[in-house]
Amino acid sequence: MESNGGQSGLVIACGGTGGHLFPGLAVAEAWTRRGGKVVLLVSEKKIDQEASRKYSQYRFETIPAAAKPPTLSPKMLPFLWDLWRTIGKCRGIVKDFQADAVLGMGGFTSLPPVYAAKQLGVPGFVHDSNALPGKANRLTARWCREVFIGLEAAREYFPGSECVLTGTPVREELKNLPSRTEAAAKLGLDPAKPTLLVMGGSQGARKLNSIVAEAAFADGLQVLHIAGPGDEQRVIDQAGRREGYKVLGFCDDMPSAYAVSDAVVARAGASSMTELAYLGLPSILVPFPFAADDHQTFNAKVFAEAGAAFLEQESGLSSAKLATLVAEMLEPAKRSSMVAALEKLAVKDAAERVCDAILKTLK
Ligand SMILES: CC(=O)N[C@H]1[C@@H](OP(=O)(O)OP(=O)(O)OC[C@H]2O[C@@H](n3ccc(=O)[nH]c3=O)[C@H](O)[C@@H]2O)O[C@H](CO)[C@@H](O)[C@@H]1O
Repeated sequence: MESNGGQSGLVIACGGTGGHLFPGLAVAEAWTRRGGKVVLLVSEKKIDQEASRKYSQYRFETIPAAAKPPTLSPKMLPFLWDLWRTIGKCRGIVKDFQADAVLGMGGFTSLPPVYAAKQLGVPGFVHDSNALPGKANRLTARWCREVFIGLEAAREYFPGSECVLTGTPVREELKNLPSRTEAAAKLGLDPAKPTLLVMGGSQGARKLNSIVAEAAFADGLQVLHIAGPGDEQRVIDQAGRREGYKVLGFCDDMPSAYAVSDAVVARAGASSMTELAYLGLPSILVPFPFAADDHQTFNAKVFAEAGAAFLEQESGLSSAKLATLVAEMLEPAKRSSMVAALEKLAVKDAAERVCDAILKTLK
């Protein structure tokens, strides 16, 4: 095996949500740039299947992805049976691909492949992008050579593991944004106007959508509102087809969305936040209230305490308060202090750090 990764095979388990998928794709880009080969394990979900068509240069395999039911639930037995069969399927993939390493990007889709790797004696790794790591990753970590973390705050949750701070990988297309004019033309917006991007994570955000759609923003502010699949028409109706208010369902052109924006209202999903840091976009972070163990609040606190974002809980947020905070975030002095704080939080070479750390242990 070559020290730069040439021809080494990496299995990357990254299905389930955008927050696992996109950093996994970013690692695939970095690994193949070094001459290595990858297999991406994803779920049956639409977002994963669409990615497998868009990134058709990579080999994708679909594996079942069921979240763990409560321990005493009658669903537990079928869950364990499916998990066992999925581990068997993953063992087949890892063997057939002659993988040199297996990397899980988090969630329950990571557990079976990393466990299969352990059974086969292939080095396993897991990446966690959150400040408060998920249960699946904490369990999976015990079978890994090293645990990669996106934020320093996560380290304490992996007491028995070798932890490496890598940051969370950002996909290549976000590193080369189109010009503001080009992006605005694609999205039907005016490049000369200040623009607020609203995004509810890859899974949308009904209540947050309503708070934004009813806000009376300062004159001249444009809004690009990604409402999430399923909520697009409702938000269009609610925002009243205002001029300069553009609503999308899912956005498959995030580079243009970011290129035209000056500030953001977002959920506190780790990948979105990583991208905001990478691109220097100040934000109001509104954690998804039903996220496991309220982990999005932990994520948002890291940025809020650094002065890189405002943290607002959805329950206490009104449309009037949101409009005031957006105006504050766009004031030049506030904006530049937030941008400076974001710069300190950004890890620009996260995908490279992940590849380096894996290769180091393979030597
Ligand atoms: C509800 C929930 O529990 N979400 C979790 C999920 O991520 P979830 O996918 O909800 O959110 P993230 O912010 O991590 O990722 C969203 C990703 O989707 C992309 N995007 C978003 C909207 C869109 O229209 N188009 C598009 O491409 C964003 O650019 C970003 O890359 O896993 C993350 C990583 O463990 C967690 O931090 C999140 O808290």
